[in-house]
Amino acid sequence: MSTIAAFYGGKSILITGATGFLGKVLMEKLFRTSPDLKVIYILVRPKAGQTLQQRVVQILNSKLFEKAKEVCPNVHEKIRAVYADLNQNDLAISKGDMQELLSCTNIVFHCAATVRFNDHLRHAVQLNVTATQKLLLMASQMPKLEAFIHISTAFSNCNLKHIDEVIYPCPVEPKKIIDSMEWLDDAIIDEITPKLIGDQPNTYTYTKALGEMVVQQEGGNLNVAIVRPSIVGATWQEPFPGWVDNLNGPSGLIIATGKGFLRALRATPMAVADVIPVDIVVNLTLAVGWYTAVQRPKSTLIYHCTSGNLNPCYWGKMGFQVLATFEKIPFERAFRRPNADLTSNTFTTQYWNAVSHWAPAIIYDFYLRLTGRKPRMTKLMNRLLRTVSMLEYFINRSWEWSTCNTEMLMSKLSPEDQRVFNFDVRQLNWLEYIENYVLGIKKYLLKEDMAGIPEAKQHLKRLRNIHYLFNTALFLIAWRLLMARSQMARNVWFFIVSFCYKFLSYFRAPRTLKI
Ligand SMILES: CCCCCCCCCCCCCCCCCCCCCCCCCCCCCC(=O)SCCNC(=O)CCNC(=O)[C@H](O)C(C)(C)COP(=O)(O)OP(=O)(O)OC[C@H]1O[C@@H](n2cnc3c(N)ncnc32)[C@H](O)[C@@H]1OP(=O)(O)O
Ligand SMILES: NC(=O)C1=CN([C@@H]2O[C@H](COP(=O)(O)OP(=O)(O)OC[C@H]3O[C@@H](n4cnc5c(N)ncnc54)[C@H](OP(=O)(O)O)[C@@H]3O)[C@@H](O)[C@H]2O)C=CC1
Repeated sequence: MSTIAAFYGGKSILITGATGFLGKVLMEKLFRTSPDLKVIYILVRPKAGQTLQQRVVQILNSKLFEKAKEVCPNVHEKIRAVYADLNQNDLAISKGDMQELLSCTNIVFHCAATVRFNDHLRHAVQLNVTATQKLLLMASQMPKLEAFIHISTAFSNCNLKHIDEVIYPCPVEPKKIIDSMEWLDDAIIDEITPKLIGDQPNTYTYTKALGEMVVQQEGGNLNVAIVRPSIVGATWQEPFPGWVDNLNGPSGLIIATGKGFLRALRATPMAVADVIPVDIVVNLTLAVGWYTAVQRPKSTLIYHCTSGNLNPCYWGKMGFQVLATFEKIPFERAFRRPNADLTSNTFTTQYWNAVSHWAPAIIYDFYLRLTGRKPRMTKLMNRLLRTVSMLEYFINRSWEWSTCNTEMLMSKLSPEDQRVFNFDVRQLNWLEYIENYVLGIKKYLLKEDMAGIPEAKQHLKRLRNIHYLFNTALFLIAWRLLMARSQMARNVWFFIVSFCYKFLSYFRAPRTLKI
């Protein structure tokens, strides 16, 4: 029997961000490995016209939870959705709910965050810093609390090249930032944002760093630990390979490439692609929860959940494998054939943007206009290139993360726990993982049927023929124009034609002689 799984038995667990990518996989694993847990409280807000209950039902009815429901048939009863909005000052939790949470909770997993790079600083501070502070305050009033696990990001200090499992101080105290957000208006915040974030690339990484400082300063008497995952990708093994349900990290760009919209990317092929499967992050998080509660380390331990130093994959290799997978498993109704170049400087990026992105988009929109339809491709391209520019920072650099605490924790696990809560990234085969990732995007994100693969391949063949036809026509038109204007071009043309004629005659002559 797994010690970690047994530890969660009979426990009341509070999860924030349970409706997110990581939160769902965390809940699933808990139900599957510790079906005798007492209750999972999840802080949820209504969204997109759905009530809390409707959101929970939708999550539990998804394919992700099929195995968990076999092991724990009464998951509906063990999950308790609590109305909360972490953007509100009091988190919008009712008094009754608050009392229950305070008196019953044993473990907190704080996953909720805004992960948008371009979020307004006020909103990012509210969610990634202030809400963390409020949750720590709540946690300090929980008499049964055994551990508080905060999910941060390995990129919270991405202004450094080598990152240790420590909390680095921020130039401005989080408390000052929180206070100033209350009285500064949006325009002033916009103006000072670049100065505040300094050498951080965006408000996300900046506020996640502030969030860690808050944990350090205000989690003093609690049993706290921080998990820092790098770029979280689709599941590796559990509950099944390739599960993914949002566009974050590489997923959105893999779709854009597979559908033929993204044909060039400013990326460094030899930069480390520090992707980490979501099930590895979840296994480490649950092991950290157990270790923090049982061993009660004297200080706040930080655990890096990264792949680069133990089993590195590079963006060039990843891109290559993604493209190779599209040969076998193409996406349906592609705009162009998937094929992309990694470019390394601004000039070539501008060139490929003009030739491979804007020109086809403008031509296609022209065609849509001609056929009486609404043009949409240039708008889509604009959005895609804006997204790509936001992600470029992360695909043109490498970082080194030390993983001493994570390795120490692995050594403390029994062989059974190492199997059930496997977070050893050295065992991951990247080629297989990337293939399953692309397949997972097709099935679970794009919801495309595998039966459509022959038709998708046929469509790509048609696109290839159109591409050849288009290039030949373009060449002939350009040549014709050139011939009309230049004696030199005419001379070259006649030379080539007469050369070809002689070449053919040479081969025809012996055959004629034989006859
Ligand atoms: C040796 C040589 C070999 C050569 C080999 C040659 C082969 C070459 C082949 C190359 C091909 C390559 C194939 C692809 C390979 C993969 C490459 C992947 C690179 C991936 C880089 C990922 C880097 C991530 C780094 C993360 C580091 C930090 C870790 C974290 O903690 S972050 C958590 C994750 N966060 C994110 O991923 C970002 C979240 N999103 C945002 O920040 C924003 O949404 C935004 C992307 C900035 C866009 O914001 P906007 O305000 O402009 O708009 P909005 O949010 O409303 O969305 C607009 C529409 O865009 C869609 N969308 C949202 N997110 C993404 C996304 N990540 N990708 C794509 N599209 C996205 C969104 O859905 C909206 O669409 P709509 O609903 O239709 O309007
Ligand atoms: N994805 C990645 O690549 C990485 C993620 N991380 C960290 O992992 C954690 C989880 O990320 P991930 O699951 O990918 O993110 P998601 O965007 O998928 O999920 C975010 C979660 O936070 C919740 N949330 C956001 N705003 C509020 C609010 N105002 N009130 C209540 N809940 C709210 C969301 O709820 P709702 O569904 O209602 O929007 C959702 O459940 C984050 O802390 C992130 O920083 C770290 C490294 C990489």
